[in-house]
Amino acid sequence: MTAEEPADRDDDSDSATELELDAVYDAIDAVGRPHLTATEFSRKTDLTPDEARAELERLADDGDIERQDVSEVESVWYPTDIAEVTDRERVVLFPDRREVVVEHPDQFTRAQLSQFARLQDTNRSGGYVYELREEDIWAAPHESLEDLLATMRDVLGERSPHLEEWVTSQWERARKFRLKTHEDGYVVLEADSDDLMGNVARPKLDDDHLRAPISDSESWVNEDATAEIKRTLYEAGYPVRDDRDLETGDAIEMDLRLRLRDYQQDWVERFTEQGSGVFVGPPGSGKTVAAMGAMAAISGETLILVPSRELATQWHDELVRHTSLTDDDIGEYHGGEKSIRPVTIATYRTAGMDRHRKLFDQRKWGLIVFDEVHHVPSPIHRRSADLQTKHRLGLTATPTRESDDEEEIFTLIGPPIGTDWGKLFDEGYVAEPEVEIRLVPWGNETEQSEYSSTSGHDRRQVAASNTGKIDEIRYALAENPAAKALVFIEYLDQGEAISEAIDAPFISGETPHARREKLFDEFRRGELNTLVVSRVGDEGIDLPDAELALVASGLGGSRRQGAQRAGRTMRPAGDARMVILATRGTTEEDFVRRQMRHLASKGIRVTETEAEAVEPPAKTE
Ligand SMILES: Nc1ncnc2c1ncn2[C@@H]1O[C@H](COP(=O)(O)OP(=O)(O)OP(=O)(O)O)[C@@H](O)[C@H]1O
Repeated sequence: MTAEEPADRDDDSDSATELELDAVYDAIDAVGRPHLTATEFSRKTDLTPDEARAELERLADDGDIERQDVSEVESVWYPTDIAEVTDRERVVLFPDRREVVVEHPDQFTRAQLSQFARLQDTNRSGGYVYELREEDIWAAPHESLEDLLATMRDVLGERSPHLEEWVTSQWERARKFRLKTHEDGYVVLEADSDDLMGNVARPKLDDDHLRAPISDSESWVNEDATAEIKRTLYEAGYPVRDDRDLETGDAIEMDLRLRLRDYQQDWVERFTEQGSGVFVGPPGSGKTVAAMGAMAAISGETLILVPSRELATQWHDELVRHTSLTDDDIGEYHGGEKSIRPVTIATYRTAGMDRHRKLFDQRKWGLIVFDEVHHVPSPIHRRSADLQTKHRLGLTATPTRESDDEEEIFTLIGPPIGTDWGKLFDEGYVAEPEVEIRLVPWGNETEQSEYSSTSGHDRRQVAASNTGKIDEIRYALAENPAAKALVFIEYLDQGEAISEAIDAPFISGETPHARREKLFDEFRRGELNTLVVSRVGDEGIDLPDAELALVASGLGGSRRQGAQRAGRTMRPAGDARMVILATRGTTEEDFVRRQMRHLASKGIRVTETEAEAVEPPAKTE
């Protein structure tokens, strides 16, 4: 009897191992990839992330599964049997163009590549095109150049001396200047050589930036000018490392009540590892929630900067809903209310004003969150980038790469942290919107001849304001009678005309704040089905249930706006559609197509149709 007991236990533990291995296979099936992370495993089982990790480690010790470290903090796991059979992925390097094209990349490869390259596009055959840019090497999270080169060789599978030479020079370039705190408490800029200080830094920076030389390679720095110094040297091709001893400030107790999704967990881990960064993801992809995860991970007093008062209130509500923070922990600081608490949400505008910013400077922030971070570079917002903090986190839905301010954002705040959009759509976290370009004929001949006889901006305005679009809007709304719809416009006259024609309220910059909030509230609650919105509706205001976005005009300006407007319909709420109206045969038509090509490259379906409301006028010979 007694001898049987241990034997039984052995049997049990063998079958337990088998059960767990089965669970790994099941989870792998569910994930749809040949490997998984511990977080994924925990999500597919009843285990907590820690239990899941321990379980995977045990199986790995037994040799049933294998582990590969993706970074210092992240690992992927795969059953030993699977290891040999799945390798459909192909990585091709173009060293001269500094490009890598990957067919069927798996998550591991993507995670590796994202450490030193940027996803630029997908090619026709579904391959991913990565590009290595200077700033990607500057921002690589590796401890040493050898580590970086090892990751590169590992993922590329081949060595290119030419590319490695370039990577080495960029790596070194990013280590020429650093900001540090002197033991007496003031800030010092230190150059790698006397020559760099004498011939690069000092000529480019003036007395406002550098107070006095300390040695040939060191200068005493004006603390309020650190952001400006970083920007100036970055523009000269020398990113500055920031090794200042910044105080984390008082600790806060904060727990997140939601479980982060895998990719959010990954963002937070990358952020805490780097100390700064910008979460880049489509609207609705959970950047705000991930930022709360980052706050919980840092657990220091936090300042959140937002572009508008509406957003401040939303942040406040979301923090109370999703974290253990209470109203007493959270202050708001803007035109309407002014209180500073351990977690404070302020508008960029107010925080940047001289008479207020001292208050923010006095407090030691462990973390500053810059929401809608593409706002930071404009002069008024820029000032907030100087605020002292140990950690900086930006949030943006703007994937555009060629905007002038992008580099600046990544210099002032930190390197981009993201997941490619296609993957977020594939996994169903963000509903993929359908974007349709509808070509609309002229409403009347007078407009058409006005278009022919004007030029420049006037010409663009005539095409944008084409009254033919009003019929088309009526038609589109009638097609989708139950859909909550937003009509976006650029010109006030046009907004008023459309608002009258479809009998829907019009919100513009001139609409008083209280009325704006009331209308958006009614829309949110479903009491109002349609709103006409000028640029003001573009950013910062959450319209979670818009199912149809009709862009009558105002896609212009930048790709950023295009992406943001598309984003308004990209809510996880479900079926979302964006219809962009363009006057047929005008420059608007080409313009809209160009704007949308960018979204198409992000994996969004873009189609083009002729307007259905009005038959195109018969061609006269
Ligand atoms: N881990 C999660 N678990 C459950 N729900 C989540 C999670 N992450 C995000 N959500 C939900 O998804 C929605 C969008 O999230 P969030 O507001 O964080 O996105 P966002 O990227 O910040 O959007 P925007 O760019 O518009 O500010 C919200 O309703 C949020 O509660």
